Amino acid sequence: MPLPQVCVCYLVREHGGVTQVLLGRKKHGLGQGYFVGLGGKLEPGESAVDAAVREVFEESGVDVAASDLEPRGLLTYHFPHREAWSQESSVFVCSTWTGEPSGSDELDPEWFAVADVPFDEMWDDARRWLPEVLAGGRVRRTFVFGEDLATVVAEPESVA
Ligand SMILES: CNc1ncnc2c1ncn2[C@@H]1O[C@H](COP(=O)(O)OP(=O)(O)OP(=O)(O)O)[C@@H](O)[C@H]1O
Repeated sequence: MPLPQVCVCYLVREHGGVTQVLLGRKKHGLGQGYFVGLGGKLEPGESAVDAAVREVFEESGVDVAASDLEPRGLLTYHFPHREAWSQESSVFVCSTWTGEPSGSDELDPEWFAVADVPFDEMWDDARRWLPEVLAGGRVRRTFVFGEDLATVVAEPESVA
């Protein structure tokens, strides 16, 4: 069975000589309370790019063009103790948009300097790959979460 597909998009800007990324504390659902990028589930038949455009708008009110989304890779999350949480996330970065980010039912977005990303209040995997993505890189990683549903316990090369 293919894993459910989700997407995440990090809006980045230069502000006062500092590179910043837009994050928000998730108000409900999977990962409630964690700081996350904008994103969510792909709808049936929807591409990851189209889902990212839609989710960015739904969650922050900002308009991004599909052509301005930079594909930065794919992350696979396995939860052997809660299979329903296993999913695969397409990662995008975007530095061009229209409008000012504002709050939504999903999260209230805040800008963080890339040097001050609150990894202690994010999913455990984020510290392992997000710095690379924010530095301009691409990622293809797989993370296995433990019984506590919060801690990365393995990072295999690939999981069938
Ligand atoms: C396990 N380690 C993880 N580390 C970092 N980020 C994680 C994550 N697991 C899920 N994510 C992100 O969470 C969003 C999907 O969440 P999910 O609840 O499935 O969808 P969400 O309810 O937000 O969207 P809809 O309400 O369907 O639009 C999506 O951006 C995805 O990249």
